[in-house]
Amino acid sequence: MTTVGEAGWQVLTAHGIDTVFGNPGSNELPFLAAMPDGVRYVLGLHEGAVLGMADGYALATGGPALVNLHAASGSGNAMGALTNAVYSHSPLVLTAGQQVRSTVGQEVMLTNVDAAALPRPLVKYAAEPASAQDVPRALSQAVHTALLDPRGPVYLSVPYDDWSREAGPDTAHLPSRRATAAAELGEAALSELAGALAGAANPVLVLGPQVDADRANDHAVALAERLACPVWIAPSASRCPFPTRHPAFRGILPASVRDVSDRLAGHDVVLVAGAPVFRYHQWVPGDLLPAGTRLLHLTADPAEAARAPMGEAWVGPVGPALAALAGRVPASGREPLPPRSGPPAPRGAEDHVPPQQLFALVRDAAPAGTVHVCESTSTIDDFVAQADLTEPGSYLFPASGGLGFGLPAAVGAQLAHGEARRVVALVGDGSANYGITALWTAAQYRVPVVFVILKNGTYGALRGFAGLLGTGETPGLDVPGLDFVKISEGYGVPAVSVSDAASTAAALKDAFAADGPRLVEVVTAPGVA
Ligand SMILES: Cc1ncc(Cn2c(C)c(CCOP(=O)(O)OP(=O)(O)O)sc2=O)c(N)n1
Ligand SMILES: [Ca+2]
Repeated sequence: MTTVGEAGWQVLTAHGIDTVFGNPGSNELPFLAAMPDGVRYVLGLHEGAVLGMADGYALATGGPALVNLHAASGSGNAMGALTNAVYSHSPLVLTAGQQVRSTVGQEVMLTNVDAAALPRPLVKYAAEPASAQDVPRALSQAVHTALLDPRGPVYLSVPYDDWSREAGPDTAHLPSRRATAAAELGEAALSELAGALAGAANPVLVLGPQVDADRANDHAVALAERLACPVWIAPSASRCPFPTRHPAFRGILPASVRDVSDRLAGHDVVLVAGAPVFRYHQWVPGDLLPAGTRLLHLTADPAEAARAPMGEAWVGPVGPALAALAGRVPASGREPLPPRSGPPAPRGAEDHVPPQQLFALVRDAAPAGTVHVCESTSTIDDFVAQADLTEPGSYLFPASGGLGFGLPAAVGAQLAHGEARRVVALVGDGSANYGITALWTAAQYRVPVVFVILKNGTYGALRGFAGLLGTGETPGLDVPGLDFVKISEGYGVPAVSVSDAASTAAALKDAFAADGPRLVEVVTAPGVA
């Protein structure tokens, strides 16, 4: 007899799933008992960290990541991290244990009441199959839904007595099922886009995370060089789709209506590829576009195309479209953009390491191809000013700004990259607390992440917003007295605290040379104990 558990796992492993990120309760034990040899279980101590690790893993591999959570309480703890995964289009397959099928209506202890409603709208698909025999097919639907554009997280709640039931005879069809979407935009769309770009007097590219997720960075470079045009990263960047030292690179667009329009002024054609139009953040009203500017929007997500407040949108795979356009658009005849000067020389200080100096030290200490998982919300522009990112997948940031992403996602990304690429987490002393338990997983599984905590003793980004909003000194802006060395060592990760450039450089050198995780707490503001 084939059980539902055996059939379900056959579906999951047929899609290349070999790792489960989880935190179990009694409802999950029968699913885990059916887990076949060769599948690795990675335990996180809090479901927010579990989800963040799975997100980092999926963003790094591009493939699906399997998550197993405990009923409603576990799923609820993961929801904050889901706000990022849904906007980063992470193909996460969340499974949650449900109480015994016949007792759910009574709402016995550990019942996940109305389970399919719980994670919405943060998932593409959520269900609790109507019978045990439908569980393998529902798992197949979940995986295909997560992987089909626009990719995204899905959620399946399964009563724990289902797994031992006999699977139906039709489950044998499921492991070999494939679902393939259209490979690229149609001829008419590509011709219209190529014509508009070729006819532009002063085009500009605005690139989003989907370009990096599609590993299409080189195609974006080829198109920018054909057009001899500047390139911006779309506001609220969660990935880096373009080399940061390239002559065309201009930085991340500021995340307000007025500032975006100011940066696009003078350009007659704007191609936005692989990003929503736009992920504004600060409310600074202005014209959505400068007068006379035509915005062309290329996205894999119909919802992004439909909800944009301006421009003309085309829906299709972003990477292949950029490759096709780079091959179609003729050389513009404009002078190539001149090489940019190197990063600014960062200022130093006696009793702390200012952020740009720290980022320069990290750049100089990190091996080629290092992945930077960032979550220090007041220092993003400082990082970009100093960074030298060239390869796809080199930068990850929480796609909805939901904090608690940085430390866990760094662990997940390092698990994905293995020895091929090192991962450094650059996380603020505020953000670190939301996903702090990931340090335990890094220690237990010897995941060699370099964790750098930027200690300024405050919620720096909120202080910035207080200035913008004129709210003055509100409560809840400072986070004094945190000792990340003691916290880190309490979770099993060796740590050191530094407050000058020389000690920081030495600590980073040691950390990147270590064969296990290391944490470096860096004092980045004056007067911080
Ligand atoms: C889960 C969660 N809680 C609270 C916030 C609000 N928040 C908070 C609390 C920020 C401050 C983060 O401080 P930090 O120390 O990590 O970094 P900076 O000091 O560089 O801003 S930025 C921000 O949007 C959030 N985005 N996500
Ligand atoms: Ca801070």
